[in-house]
Amino acid sequence: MLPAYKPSSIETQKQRVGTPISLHAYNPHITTRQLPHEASPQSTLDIRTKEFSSSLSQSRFQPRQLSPSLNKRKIIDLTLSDDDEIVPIPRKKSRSSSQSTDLSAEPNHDSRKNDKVGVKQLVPTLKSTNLNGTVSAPRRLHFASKSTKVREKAPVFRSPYSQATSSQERVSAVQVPPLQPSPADCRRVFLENLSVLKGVTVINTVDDSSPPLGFKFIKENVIGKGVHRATDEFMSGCTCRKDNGRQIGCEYLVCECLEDSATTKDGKKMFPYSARKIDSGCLRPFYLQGGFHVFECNEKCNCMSNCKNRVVQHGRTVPLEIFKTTNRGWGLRCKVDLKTGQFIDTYRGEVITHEEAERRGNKRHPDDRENYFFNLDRWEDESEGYVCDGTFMGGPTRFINHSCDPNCQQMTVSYNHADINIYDLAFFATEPIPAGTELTFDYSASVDEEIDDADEDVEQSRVITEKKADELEKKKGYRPSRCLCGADNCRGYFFT
Ligand SMILES: C[S@@+](CC[C@H](N)C(=O)[O-])C[C@H]1O[C@@H](n2cnc3c(N)ncnc32)[C@H](O)[C@@H]1O
Repeated sequence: MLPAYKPSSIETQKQRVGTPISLHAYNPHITTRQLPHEASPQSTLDIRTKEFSSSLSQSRFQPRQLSPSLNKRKIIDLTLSDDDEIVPIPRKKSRSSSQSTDLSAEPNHDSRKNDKVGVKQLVPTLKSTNLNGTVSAPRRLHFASKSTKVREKAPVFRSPYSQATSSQERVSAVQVPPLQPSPADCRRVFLENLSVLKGVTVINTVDDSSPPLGFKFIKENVIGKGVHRATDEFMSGCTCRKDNGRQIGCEYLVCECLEDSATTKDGKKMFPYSARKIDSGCLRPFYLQGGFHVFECNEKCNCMSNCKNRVVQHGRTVPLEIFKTTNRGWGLRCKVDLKTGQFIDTYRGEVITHEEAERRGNKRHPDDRENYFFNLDRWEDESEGYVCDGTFMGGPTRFINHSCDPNCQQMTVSYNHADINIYDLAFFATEPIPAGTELTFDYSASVDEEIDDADEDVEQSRVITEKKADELEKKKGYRPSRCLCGADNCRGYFFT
């Protein structure tokens, strides 16, 4: 059944945006507060696809740390004599952690030489799994490189006698480490995946890890099973004059697209975007401060595509950079200065039903605290709206971290007014942001229920102490995440 268009007045607008769903809603088993990227700063990979792991085991990729003789000899004799002393093979030093890695740059000559075996075999396999949208496994699997935990757990042991050259003296290996792509392989695959987006780069000046490979970059939302879209016939547009020869556009007319938008105290409809030269296209403070839903003009409108009421639908125009933070995994920043109210980018993902979100939530690993679900419940109760899941498919905004003193805000924006439940989640700057500053928003802005549940003191101050987090964990079975935003007004914890 097609969804009926529901006219709504400002009174019916929920004063919240589609901020992240608390993961505990879908996974009541979460009890730990591990931050996966921080848990093992050395761990280089974060790969979530089963296909990837199984295709890796099929490939004959041999980790480089194995000796050439082990590479050649598929059968390893494990005989040890009583005199044999078992010692671990000394591990090669990993690259200096202070070394900067520009992930867009080609690897240097040496590393290319080293990666030869892995790259040739891995890239085609990854293309046919990760990059074709068949990413399916929500569990994060850790494939460690030579300097990581798994390697430590599964070392290759060698008898000191095996150093001798005689073939009678045996090479002894008790365990072969799991197969693993190198950081350079991951970088290459990640960049290939990222190349579908224009104007987004990635850089790591902290260590030599690459961003997770277990998701696909997409430009538009992917509509999931059971999600209904309004067809074209339900779409309507404004009748504003096409001829804006005298620079008269929707911003100066009573544009019908604003019919359901917020009104000022004296009942006026406010145009969402500034038409002034100085901050043209920036969201006006009325919307930004009020968190009101934005109704843009659309293709059914009589106005032109350069109408001042079309901003988010044109997509990202500023260059963004995914970068490694020192303590919160990956983050996002803009390479140019941003003005207050400037549109940055939309949150992209799969639009799924609540049943599907619940199913996915239940399948998650209990330790997995990363949450990429956003409720699309601006107009409906949580049970009726949809969910935007950026776990397996998404855009660069999935890397925006939480801050208790954020510089961005997420707004809800529609241009197909008939599709009231499917709208964009758009990020705007709430203050002038100098180029290179990390972009952040407040994850807890819409999870007041959880904060309320925590305690009355928390409700007032919104600060969660360690003790309160413990209480909340006991009472509710989930624990908020420890916040590392570093803001003076940091609340201590945030909800994911
Ligand atoms: C939507 S992801 C943001 C991108 C993430 N940093 C990454 O590398 O993919 C949310 C996760 O980032 C981390 N994170 C974000 N903000 C944080 C903060 N203020 N303090 C600690 N961890 C944070 C947490 O692990 C959280 O679950």
